[in-house]
Amino acid sequence: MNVGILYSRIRKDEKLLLNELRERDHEVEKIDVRKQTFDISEAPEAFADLDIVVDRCLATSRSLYATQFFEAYGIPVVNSHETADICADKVKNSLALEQAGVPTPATKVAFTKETAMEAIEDFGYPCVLKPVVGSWGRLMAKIDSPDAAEAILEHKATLGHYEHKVFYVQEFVEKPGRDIRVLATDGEPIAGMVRSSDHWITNAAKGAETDVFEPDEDATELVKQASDAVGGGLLGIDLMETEDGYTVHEVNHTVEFKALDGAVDTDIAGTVVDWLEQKAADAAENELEVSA
Ligand SMILES: Nc1ncnc2c1ncn2[C@@H]1O[C@H](COP(=O)(O)OP(=O)(O)OP(=O)(O)O)[C@@H](O)[C@H]1O
Repeated sequence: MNVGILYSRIRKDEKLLLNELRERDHEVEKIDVRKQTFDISEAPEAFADLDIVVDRCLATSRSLYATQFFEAYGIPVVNSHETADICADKVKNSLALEQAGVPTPATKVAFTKETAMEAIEDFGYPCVLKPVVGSWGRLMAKIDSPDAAEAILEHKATLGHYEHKVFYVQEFVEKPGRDIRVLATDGEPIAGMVRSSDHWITNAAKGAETDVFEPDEDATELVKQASDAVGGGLLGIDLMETEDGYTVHEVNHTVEFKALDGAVDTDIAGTVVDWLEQKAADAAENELEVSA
């Protein structure tokens, strides 16, 4: 197959994918979004022979637009624009999980300092304030007191980018010093890891220790439901353990898997490429049916 890799920087994750694709003799077109223009009426000639495109853009805005263009050109793209759109925004992510009946932390959204303060007081202390767009645990705040809440809200309202004027407030989940990341393709777990840290933010980007996590029946079922809730794709589903079972706090698109690759024995790139081959074959079959 002929695979387009949409990127702005080749990280270890993309290298793993590229190596696997080339080892299987697939043709790979590396598409640097920074060097590309996208015409609203027709696809650039360079895209003509692509069977499938994998979106690995680092910047969310590029991901969101580029996936839309490929869909408009009729070229299959993973993840889909719908999935990227939901996963890129914590509000949409939480709404999708809640609507699908997936257990997810209680969350409120407010648009002013005053109403955000009301939401915080409703949850009580501690609670969590997160930017609606962002990853790697950046700019997240655990709020321990009304004074801290007031200071953070003031800073965000005064100094923040407009995205920080949407206040995303969440209950603090008393997890056992760790959270869980499961990598899955269309809800099928490939591998999982627990990420442990003394810090309340336990994701790997903050330097947490990682260990293998074998999804049990409950986790496997929730991963499937959470994936379906956002439209499926190659996803990183994040769960926390609570006294009442798992809660899914987020589903990530353009997911990084290098930390996972080091933590488990599974051939991650191989499994992802198996899935891509299947996706490309399904898309080709659909196209044949439509043109028949
Ligand atoms: N409501 C919460 N209660 C307790 N801990 C939380 C809560 N939300 C997040 N955390 C902790 O903070 C970490 C980062 O949270 P979250 O995934 O929402 O942020 P992120 O910036 O999107 O990170 P990533 O890029 O890894 O997905 C989680 O892995 C978890 O350890």
